[in-house]
Amino acid sequence: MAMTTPRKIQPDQQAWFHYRAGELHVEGLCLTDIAREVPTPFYCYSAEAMRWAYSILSDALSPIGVSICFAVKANSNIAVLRLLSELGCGMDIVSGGELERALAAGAPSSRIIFSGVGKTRAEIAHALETGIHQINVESAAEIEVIAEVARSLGRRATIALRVNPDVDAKTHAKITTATKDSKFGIAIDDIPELYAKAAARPELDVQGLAVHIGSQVQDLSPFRHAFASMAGLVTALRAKGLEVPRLDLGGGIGIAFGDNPGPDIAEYASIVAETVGDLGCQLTVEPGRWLVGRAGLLVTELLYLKDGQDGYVAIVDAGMNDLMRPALYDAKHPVLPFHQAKGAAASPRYRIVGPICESSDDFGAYEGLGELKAGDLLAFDCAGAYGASMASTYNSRDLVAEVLVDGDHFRTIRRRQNIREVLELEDTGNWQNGPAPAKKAAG
Ligand SMILES: Cc1ncc(COP(=O)(O)O)c(C=O)c1O
Ligand SMILES: N[C@@H](CCCC[NH3+])C(=O)O
Repeated sequence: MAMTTPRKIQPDQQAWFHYRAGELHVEGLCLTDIAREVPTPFYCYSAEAMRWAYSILSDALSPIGVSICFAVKANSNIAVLRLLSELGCGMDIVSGGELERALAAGAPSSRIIFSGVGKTRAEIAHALETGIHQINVESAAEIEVIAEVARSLGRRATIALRVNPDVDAKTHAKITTATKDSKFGIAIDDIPELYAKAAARPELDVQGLAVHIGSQVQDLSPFRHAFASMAGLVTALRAKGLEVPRLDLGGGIGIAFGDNPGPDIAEYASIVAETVGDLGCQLTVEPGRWLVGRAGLLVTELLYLKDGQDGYVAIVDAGMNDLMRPALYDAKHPVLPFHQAKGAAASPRYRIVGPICESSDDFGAYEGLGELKAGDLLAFDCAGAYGASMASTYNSRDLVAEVLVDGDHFRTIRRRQNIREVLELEDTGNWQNGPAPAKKAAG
């Protein structure tokens, strides 16, 4: 298993996660003090880290006229959405549930883009009634359904066609979304005919194209290839007399992770400017991880230590149900001990695992954490994106809580969902004598 020493906190992160007198702090608060009030495991976010990420991206992209829509799936907590919306982000959603969240956070519907391969008729209808900015369409069949729903509502649907440009994002296979075999988007060669057909339909207002090549993209060259293909396509469509006023470039910008320094945002902005900057299109990007990934820690307590094959096994109270990324994508989240490790180089090796009854509930092997003992607190870093939003109650565990720190204040922005609330959803009747009399479905 690959090894990581605890990552040195990046210079740009020192403002929010830092050690003061040897104790891990989030902005102005000592994390130990928060953990005294909030039982582990919980996610802890820094508002300032999100503001910092937004300002870096917006400073690079706004001079070239690119607007930013946050990919809600990365972190769908309403307080986080509200913070980003107030900074100026629109929202990129993939379900009716995310639409509800974006609206609850006060995001204007005119700044909401609806992506995703499997939108239902009900979701499409709700999005149209709400008056969202555009629906990114992922198949010829979906075009038909959107047109039907729009006609039945007496509305016109504003759409963009999501293109599959057949570009390998050079990231983990499970978060690669634009190679030929991917389920996402419409093959680039099929776009001209479909675009022309859709543009001729009275129920549809075809505004442009969208692309999203994958997530946690570190090497920027796939973006250059994909955006250059989009530029070629825009030119080809216009040559046929079709209008293409909007271009959505998707998300995917990676973050510094472990030893990887992460892509350079100035270079990303240059690629956008060089490839699609002269088309006269309204440009949008849909970052998720970039805006919130570094802003979150998953805080956990060490429950038990036991001897392992190569060092100790450290069993913590956070599991794969709280942070799925290691089990799903082999992701290795750096670990920050609450007390700064002294003489870290000589400290033992720990394989950190969760309590779930799955062998894949394993966060990886770590060195440099100092001497750990039961009761110690640890934080998995870079857990602000696709952490809480992908958490589940597997093994009938409580759904993880979330806390937001801003300066020297913190707030629980999602309390833990307990087992009683989960059990209330279930029919606890005795089925031995046949099903209970039918009740009206509650949805
Ligand atoms: C259509 C779309 N847009 C945006 C994103 C956000 O991606 P990321 O969090 O990597 O920026 C995703 C997720 O990969 C996506 O599927
Ligand atoms: N869930 C993935 C990112 C993919 C997002 C969906 N397109 C992750 O945690 O890395």
